[in-house]
Amino acid sequence: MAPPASNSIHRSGSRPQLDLSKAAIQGNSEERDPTILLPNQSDDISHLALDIGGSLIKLVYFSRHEDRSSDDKRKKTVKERLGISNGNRRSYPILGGRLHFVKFETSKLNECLDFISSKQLHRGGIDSHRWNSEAPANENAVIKATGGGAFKFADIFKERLGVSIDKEDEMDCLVAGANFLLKAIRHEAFTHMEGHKEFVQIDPNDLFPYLLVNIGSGVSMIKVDGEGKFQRVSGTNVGGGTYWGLGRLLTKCKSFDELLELSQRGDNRTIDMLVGDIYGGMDYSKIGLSASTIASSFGKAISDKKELEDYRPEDISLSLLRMISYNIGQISYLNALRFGLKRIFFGGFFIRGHAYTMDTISFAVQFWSQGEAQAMFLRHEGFLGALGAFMSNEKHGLDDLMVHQLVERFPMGAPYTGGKIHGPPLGDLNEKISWMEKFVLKGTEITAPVPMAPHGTTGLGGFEVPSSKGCTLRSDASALNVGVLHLVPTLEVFPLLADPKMYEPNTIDLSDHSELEYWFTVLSEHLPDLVDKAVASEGGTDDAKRRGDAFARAFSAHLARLMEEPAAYGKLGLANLLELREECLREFQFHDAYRSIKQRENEASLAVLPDLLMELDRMDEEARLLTLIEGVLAANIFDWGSRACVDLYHKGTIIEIYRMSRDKMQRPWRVDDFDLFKERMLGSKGKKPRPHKRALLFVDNSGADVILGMLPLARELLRRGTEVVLVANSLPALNDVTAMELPDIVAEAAKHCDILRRAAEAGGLLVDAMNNTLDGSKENSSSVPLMVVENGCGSPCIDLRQVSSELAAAAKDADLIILEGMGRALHTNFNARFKCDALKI
Ligand SMILES: CC(C)(COP(=O)(O)O)[C@@H](O)C(=O)NCCC(=O)O
Ligand SMILES: [Mn+2]
Repeated sequence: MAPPASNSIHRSGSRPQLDLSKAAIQGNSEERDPTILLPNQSDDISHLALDIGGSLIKLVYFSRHEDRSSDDKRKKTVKERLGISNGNRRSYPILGGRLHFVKFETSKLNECLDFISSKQLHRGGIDSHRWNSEAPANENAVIKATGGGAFKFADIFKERLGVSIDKEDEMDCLVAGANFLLKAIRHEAFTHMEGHKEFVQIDPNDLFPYLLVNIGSGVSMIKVDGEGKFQRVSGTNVGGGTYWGLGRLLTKCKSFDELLELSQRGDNRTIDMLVGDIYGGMDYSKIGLSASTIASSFGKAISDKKELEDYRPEDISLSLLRMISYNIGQISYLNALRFGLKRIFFGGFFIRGHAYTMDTISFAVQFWSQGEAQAMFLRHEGFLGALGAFMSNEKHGLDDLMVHQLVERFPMGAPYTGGKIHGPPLGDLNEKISWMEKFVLKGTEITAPVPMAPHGTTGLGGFEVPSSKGCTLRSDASALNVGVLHLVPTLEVFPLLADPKMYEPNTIDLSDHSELEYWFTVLSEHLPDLVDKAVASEGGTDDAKRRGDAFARAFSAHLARLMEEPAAYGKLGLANLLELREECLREFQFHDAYRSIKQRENEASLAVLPDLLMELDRMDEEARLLTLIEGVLAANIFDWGSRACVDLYHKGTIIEIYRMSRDKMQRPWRVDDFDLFKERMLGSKGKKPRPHKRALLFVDNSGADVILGMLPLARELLRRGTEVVLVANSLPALNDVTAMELPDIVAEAAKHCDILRRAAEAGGLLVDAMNNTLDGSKENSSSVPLMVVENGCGSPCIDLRQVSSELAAAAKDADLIILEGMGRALHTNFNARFKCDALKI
């Protein structure tokens, strides 16, 4: 199931390889992602790189995935069945890990050194902070670094950390970083016009050529033609350093961010000379200039008899910002024109996710090119150089990764500590919770939004004053747009998607503010109950309560942030929002909030299963098929994510509610293709159709849903000679059943049903769960197999662009897909098209 080569990122032929000789698994080889010891691998695998610029130090570092030990023996059997060899895992889990992005002010180099030291990032070697924390620093440890500071501060790094700096060319790094981001991160680039941010889908095969404008202290303009193929075609000395330097002299601001924040409340018309000032308040429409167009930046300062003190610092800051941003936009456009380039990507920490800066640059490009060229910005704007320096060490194989192997997550620790660090980094969960608790006092700060008010243009090349909401720009705005990048080499694109390029998992458009508001309310209202469940799942201890509070605070902060700026974490879909909640629970070590509810409902449902199966067996084929589908719909009502459903649970026992719901089903349903399905299954006019070879059943909730709904449907398919693969979550999400839990459930169900028993046996599911009652050898079985695979995610929804390699392998021979539940079949995938038959229930 190799992903299409077209998406692949160039791999250098001379790429050094890891020395795998004498590699040994540490601990239990049955573990999910066992740690691999590489005794012969030298300790120089860089997992830290720096870009030390004039004003900021940008740091990119890699940490290995934590061990997620499990005794999931199901995987071994399923792998054999589906023909997944271990070779398929390639270098995983060596490569699997996380990329973190952090920045410091260059003037606070000591803080950066403390951070590196406390996280032991300088010791070199994979996973050094776990194996090696007591070991002395490697004498020959080397850190990749770029930027002027790599030369300037090399001695300090040697002195303080005992490491040498391996200097990488700055332009090489910028280009490598930009290429990587544009190819590997789905929603990296966006346009920003008049306060409106829109993500641009870049086709990795149609990326070049483009103009990269990196606005640091100075500005570089680089024409990029390919991987490692570029030319610095221009630049300007009027850049971020100019804004900060002049701004500091003129306003006495203490930091760049303070200066930027001042501009929010500024009015440049008091300093800039506008066309209207020259033309008596009129537009100069003949040449397309409106009265509000700046004719001369700071032009009013010459004719007035005012001194510096007579100008408001806010106005000075805005005037400077506009002058510099326009100038950069204009020179960029001229260079794009010079080389016939249509796309200009702007990066560098001058931008800092600042809406007005981006609008001004976009406006300049749009105005001068008359809409021919497009200004785009990058979410990781400031980290291009550091990322490129990281990539220059090819040993980690990062340049090989593809879009679907990267998952960006936004843990609380990352945006806030990563954005602005004072003091040591957060070491453990306890420190993180304490840190969260501090925000009880500073609650407004954690939710304070970045002003994104739209700015109006006059339509004639003018540009109104930014309309600030009056609140302050958070100083860590840009850092909040950058999460932690999880590298998961085992993820694959689901091979049965009809058109992966056109696939959009999200059905609902959350850029519609009323939709976002609806979901914000649903999630906020559900929060107290979820916290109760989560705390109870951890024994209701004081520690669990403290974690529960921290989780609620963290998730509320995410919600507030996203309400203010829905695109803050990239393009926002409902799937991301629901997954964010689960990730946030896991961050505070709530691994399965619904554990006891799931167990209780499983037991109750298994108790009534035999009667239900008998009832179904008494029906003729046609009635049974309809009852089975109605049964899936009825059983899916046991959904702890929906208040209306939870309210229903007080109205009777599981089987009563199931029967009541099933009896209420009145066809035609709102979307009703049952007749088509029936014809495909049973045939028409006496013609018996060929059964499907293999069905993938994407199951949803525990309890009644899977046991009374999906298992009877699976049994029907098995009876017809169709292999069945139950596809379940890799990690818990609400009351969803996981792939780990399914074998035991199936084993219990199989005690009451020969069809399930034989199929589970044939699929290797009963080897562990029932080894007392059955011999478990597949050779003894004459049945088609029932198998279980994990889907690769831990969310109520599923994005089929990123699924487990197990599922991708199972899909190879599948010709029927059944997606069940609101999350998987409605909120996501409702519009998904597949290469084979598909049923969405
Ligand atoms: C979170 C869920 C998607 C889970 O549903 P499922 O996939 O289990 O059917 C669903 O519970 C949901 O959409 N809940 C909130 C919507 C509502 O209460 O209307
Ligand atoms: Mn569910």
